[in-house]
Amino acid sequence: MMLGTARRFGVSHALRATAPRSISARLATQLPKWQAPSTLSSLAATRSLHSSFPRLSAATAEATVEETEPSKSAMITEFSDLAAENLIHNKIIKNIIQPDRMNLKTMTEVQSLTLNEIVKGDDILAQAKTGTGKTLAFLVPTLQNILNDPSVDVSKVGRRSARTGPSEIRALIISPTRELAEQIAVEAKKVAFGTGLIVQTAVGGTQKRAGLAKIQQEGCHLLIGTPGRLKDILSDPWTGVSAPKLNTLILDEADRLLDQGFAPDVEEIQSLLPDPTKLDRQTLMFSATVPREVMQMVRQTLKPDFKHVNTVREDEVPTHHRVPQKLVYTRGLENSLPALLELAQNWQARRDNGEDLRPFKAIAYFNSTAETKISADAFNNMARNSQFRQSSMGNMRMLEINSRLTQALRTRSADNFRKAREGILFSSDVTARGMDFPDVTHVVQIGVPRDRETYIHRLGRTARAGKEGEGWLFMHRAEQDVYRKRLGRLPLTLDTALETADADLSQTFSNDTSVGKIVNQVTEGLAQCDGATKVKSYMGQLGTTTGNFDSKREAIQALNQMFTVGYNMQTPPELSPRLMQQLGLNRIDGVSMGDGTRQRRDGGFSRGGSRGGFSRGGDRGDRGGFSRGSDRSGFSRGGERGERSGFSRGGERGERSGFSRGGDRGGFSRGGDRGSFTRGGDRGDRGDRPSRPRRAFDESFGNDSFRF
Ligand SMILES: Nc1ncnc2c1ncn2[C@@H]1O[C@H](COP(=O)(O)OP(=O)(O)OP(=O)(O)O)[C@@H](O)[C@H]1O
Repeated sequence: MMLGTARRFGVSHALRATAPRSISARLATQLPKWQAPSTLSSLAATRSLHSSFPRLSAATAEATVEETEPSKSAMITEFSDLAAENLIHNKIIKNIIQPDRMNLKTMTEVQSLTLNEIVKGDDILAQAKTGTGKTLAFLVPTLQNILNDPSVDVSKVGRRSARTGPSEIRALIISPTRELAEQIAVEAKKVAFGTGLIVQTAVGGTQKRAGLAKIQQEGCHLLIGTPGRLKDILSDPWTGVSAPKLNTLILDEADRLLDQGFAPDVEEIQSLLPDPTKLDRQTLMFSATVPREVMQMVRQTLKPDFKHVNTVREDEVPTHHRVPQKLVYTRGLENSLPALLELAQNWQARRDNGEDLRPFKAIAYFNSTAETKISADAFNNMARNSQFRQSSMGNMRMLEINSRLTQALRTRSADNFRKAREGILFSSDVTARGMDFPDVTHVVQIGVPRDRETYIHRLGRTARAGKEGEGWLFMHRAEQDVYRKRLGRLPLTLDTALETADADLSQTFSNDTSVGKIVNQVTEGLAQCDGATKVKSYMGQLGTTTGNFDSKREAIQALNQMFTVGYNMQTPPELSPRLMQQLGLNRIDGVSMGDGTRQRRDGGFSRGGSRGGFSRGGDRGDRGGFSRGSDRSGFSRGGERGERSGFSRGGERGERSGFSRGGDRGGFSRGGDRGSFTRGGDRGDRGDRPSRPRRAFDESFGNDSFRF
């Protein structure tokens, strides 16, 4: 019997390995090379929190902090040594280390510090920086624990006569987003290859029946899913999928799953699992961020003696020191896209000049889905231009991902971006957590994100597994207050090198200057976007912008300017009286009240040739430039759509869905300054069964809140 088996399914504590108290010095020499030096010092602060609070305790005081006495596996840093220690099955180790398989050698800090504890069966809260291998940290010991379970018969696998049933689930992993659940499953299948263990997924947006049939036919030991779909299938007796033998529950991105958006679903899933007083259950929580607000929920969910493995020192910023983080002020909201293009072009130009840089591969994060879409559309339009194609930007893929795309399109975008050598992924917070896209060189956040955690997780899409990366935040000066409140202590430095960020875009630009070229390209790209997309983008940004800006008047002015100057439209959309009231815009200059009839009547309020869009750029005037874009967009179309899915509806429904946006703590806000409705931006798994008010709200404003 393997040591692990004895630990979890028998004499666990007698075999507990011990280690010298001063671990930092020893570990320092054995740390994986790719870990940042900062983690060396953080080891000294690795702690074990033994909460004295009983389960379901409402107490909020801090748990006692003790020096960690890492157990034997904490001393092991090479995966291959786990076999010698008889901790992990040979097949699993081979899958991890073989060059033709995962090809990994050295364990990361979080992997090495949690492995033995998990094999022993302890409850764990593990906090480690983004991209430091948390997925394998919970997968490897969890799969090992299933193998250790004497009641699991892997020899049944594949034999028709004695199939593993759908009720053989031993471990359940909950992920806040579909893409992340799928990604974890891919990793789990790699680790479990050849062991006989069966890994299945249950994620929203996919065909429920097909997924169920697969689980029923093939059986399942480890199920990975999103909250809504898991709740659906576990609560429906007709699915035949249950988990009466479940031993392990894992919450990946735990803080997200425990916040108000997801917590009810997660609680309900737990209520569908075996009673933990009758069947012992281990619960594992992993995340790069564990804000104080969720600690109470953590304590309520984990056993009182849970271990807190924290590789991020308390006085340390939980972002990687090797990621330069730059702050760029934009003159107007309309300057962000030119600044993004300039950033990409500058980088590619440096590569052309022989600098040893990886190809530009960026994720641009937006606070609203509609903005994601218009930006992706504009860049795709640009990328079709022959000049662009022949430039150093020519091979870039321009991809979009947000919850309003079908799951098939989302998956395709994610796959394409994974494979892309260079490109930009225009993303909502669907990809902000956990997604492991290789070789992302830049993360660009447009507008101050809704909270610090979101900033950290988005930034964490770059500089993963020891690689380099850069973080950029483009923000309007009027967001300064909210920036200070949410991100004030993060190490961003001001960067003024991007000329287009500060250019006055109401001017006409000649293509003779580099700024002019960039601005004209973006203008051309936007000109080809249809009017409905522009209105939706305006509406989608209303909530966050009025919430983020120091004053609502400034926010409306900035949005109107973006609409007229950036999108070359004539008059900003009308807002319904109710929406105005909800946003606190009643006495604000520049807001036009109405029901959208003007948009419908005018059949599109493009400013047409007045500013000239790309015809102004000169090289494409022959195509009719802007006017063509405008005609095509048929603002009548925009008007209709606006009416159907835009603001008027938003105005009606917003109030029902926590759109007390104007206030600081509207709706699902978690904290003082976080009240924006984009709060649930990476909310997963609602797509298949949305609650009506939330969905209506979301559709109205083009946000990813509460969707997936
Ligand atoms: N021991 C290791 N050595 C080298 N690379 C590793 C190791 N473990 C994991 N990785 C790789 O590091 C990358 C990041 O891992 P993972 O996605 O698990 O990070 P994470 O800590 O979960 O990040 P996030 O907080 O963003 O979810 C992956 O590409 C993974 O394959």
